[in-house]
Amino acid sequence: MTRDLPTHLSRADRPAQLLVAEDDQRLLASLADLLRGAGHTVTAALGGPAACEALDNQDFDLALLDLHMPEIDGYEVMAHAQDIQPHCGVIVISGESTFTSVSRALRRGALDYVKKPFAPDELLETVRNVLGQRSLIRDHAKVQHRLKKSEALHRYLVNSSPDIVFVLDKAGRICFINNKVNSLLGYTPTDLIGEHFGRLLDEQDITRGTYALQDASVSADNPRTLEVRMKTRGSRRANRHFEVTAFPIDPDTWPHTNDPEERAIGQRARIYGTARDVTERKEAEAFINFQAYHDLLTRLPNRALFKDRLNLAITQARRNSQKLAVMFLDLDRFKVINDTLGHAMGDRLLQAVTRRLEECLRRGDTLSRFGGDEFTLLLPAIHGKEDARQIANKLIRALQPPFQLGDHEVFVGISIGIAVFPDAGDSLDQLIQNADIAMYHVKGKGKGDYRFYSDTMSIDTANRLSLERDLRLALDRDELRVHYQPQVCANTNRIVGLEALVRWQHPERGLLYPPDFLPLAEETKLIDDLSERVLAKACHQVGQWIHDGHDDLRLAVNLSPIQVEHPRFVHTLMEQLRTYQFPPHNLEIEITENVIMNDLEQISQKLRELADYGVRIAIDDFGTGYSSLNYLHRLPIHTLKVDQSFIRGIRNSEDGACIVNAIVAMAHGLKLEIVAEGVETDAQLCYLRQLGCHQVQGFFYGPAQPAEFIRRSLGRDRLAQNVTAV
Ligand SMILES: Nc1nc2c(ncn2[C@@H]2O[C@@H]3COP(=O)(O)O[C@H]4[C@@H](O)[C@H](n5cnc6c(=O)[nH]c(N)nc65)O[C@@H]4COP(=O)(O)O[C@H]3[C@H]2O)c(=O)[nH]1
Repeated sequence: MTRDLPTHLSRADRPAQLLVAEDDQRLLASLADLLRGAGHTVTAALGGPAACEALDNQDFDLALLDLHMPEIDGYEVMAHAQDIQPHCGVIVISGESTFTSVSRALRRGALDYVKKPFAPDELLETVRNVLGQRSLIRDHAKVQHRLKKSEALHRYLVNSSPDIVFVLDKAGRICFINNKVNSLLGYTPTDLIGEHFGRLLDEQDITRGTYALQDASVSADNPRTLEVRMKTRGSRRANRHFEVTAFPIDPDTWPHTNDPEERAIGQRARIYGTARDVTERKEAEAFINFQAYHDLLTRLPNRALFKDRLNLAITQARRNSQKLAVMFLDLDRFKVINDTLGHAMGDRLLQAVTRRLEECLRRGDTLSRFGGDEFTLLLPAIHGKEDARQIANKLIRALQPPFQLGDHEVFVGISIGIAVFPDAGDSLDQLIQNADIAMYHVKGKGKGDYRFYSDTMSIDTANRLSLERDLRLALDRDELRVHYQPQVCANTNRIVGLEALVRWQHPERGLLYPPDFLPLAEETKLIDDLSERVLAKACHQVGQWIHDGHDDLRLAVNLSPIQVEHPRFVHTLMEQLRTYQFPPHNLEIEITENVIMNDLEQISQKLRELADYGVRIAIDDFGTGYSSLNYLHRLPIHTLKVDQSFIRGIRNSEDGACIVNAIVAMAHGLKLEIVAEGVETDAQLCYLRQLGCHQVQGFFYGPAQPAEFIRRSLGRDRLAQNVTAV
């Protein structure tokens, strides 16, 4: 069995271990003495068997063997020594000096040969030479061993490095690349050796990447660090991101090597580099970035990104003297759908709405989710209002078809406020705020429409805030008043109905009218409270007059779209009537066409319920909203209120009068009652009378007045013309 080399390698600086084998007892003793005298440690073996035994048990640096020994001769011992201790050198000593025996011994591995009789000095000299030679061989083996270990270690380190390690030549071709390129990009190193580094780069990074890694641009003072995308083999996986660091190589310092291939690399090598895979970090950064600037549900830009883009667009529009439009979009009825069908459905609806809206836009437009069911839209570089108007119409139309949410078919409309730069504001905040104000004016008027911002809509922000605070207080302090405008039968001049119109007795600003505070009440959701108070006061007041004998007196109340859309609208209204013991058939609710058209299904069901209780339904501002006359005979409608603008038309133009003719004729055909609003002149009254429109309301008979005033008027049997007293 061969003994291990390492023990042998560790024999530095100790006396050499010698084995002397000789079958002549005397000669053996004198040889041993001679060698010991020279400082060696000697084991004397008398004959071949003893020598083999010694070799089995002990390590030797050198064996001096007599060739001719009985039983086991020197050749056999030498063979055994080579078997078991190949590092142990052998010198043969023999009386034979023929060429054959010398060459045989040397061929079998003997390092030298000493002929008997020998001179002691000659023997010691030979031993010294052989030991010196052995020591050199040992040292060399040691160095080789260390080199091998170190090479293996470095190869292991390079190949198991988490980074791609590469060496490029002057022209940017790959001279070396480690195995990591396989697990990260799918190439084997042999695929790439000799290829230009640019082959690995993503098309978008080739110019930048190759420029940065050009031989001349990388120096010891200027190592390169850059981020590039690299292609994966085939197109199965997405390209990955790497942080590349490159250093120059001085070919003179390339390690000396006997391997011609490695030497050739050393001569060509100019750049050494590592490429660290930073894909995950990049993806995380991209996600965080996306999250910071987008709404995750709809994947639209969020408020921050919208503002950023708007800022840029304003700068550009200012520089090029162009216009731009900001739209504030608010979904109608979203809250009701969300509350009724749940948030998951609400989310799906928002996503579906987003898709439809996006289909209406150009590439440069920015649609963003501003929060909840609010969106903002930036239309940069428009020619004028007409462009914005077209888009607004397109958006409204896009949302008209129903949305299918699971088993539910839902309708959702949109109210749009538009602010055009620079007329409606020349700063980001102004434009957004004014578009918002314009949007609330749409909401106040029945939704599902668009409006451009105009200065008359604006109540400056501070003013708005204080007004909002005051409005909350007004509810607590009972500052709301209800005035009543008579609805008069033009034939008899008798009051047949009273329209309740809210007023606000503001402690400092005096008497405020609905346009001054109703949009704000809608915006701040105070409208529910406000309407409840108005209805309560009106039911209480008019209820008393009814009980006092005006049995047929009709109370007309305006309802805000928000109220009507509330799922418990019918229940709440009927509760109130019961509380004030107000007869339902004396109540007429006024709603606009837009409210109906926004959600025909839902609203018609509610109106039918109310009609079943006896409540009357009037369409306010008839003719000014969506005119899908279809709904008229499908819904339990009792009264059409002809809008004031048409009544004014009687005086101004024939067209206006024509519309009134048509409305009145249609109402007669459908057996609906008709009330003309805004009658101010005798001429208008005469015209309406002649048409057969007998119920009128307007300044001709007087504006809305406080209850006390109306009570006195009711007291008279017939109302004198023009009750605009006091
Ligand atoms: N130029 C002119 N105007 C006339 C004439 N006759 C009446 N008016 C005015 O026209 C409006 C008629 O009410 P509306 O169309 O329902 O329009 C109402 C209604 O939509 C809303 N509103 C009023 N009170 C309430 C309320 O209690 N609740 C709700 N939700 N809305 C209300 O505010 C709107 C405005 O109300 P008001 O400012 O009181 O204005 C009233 C009334 O004062 C006339 O001969 N000439």
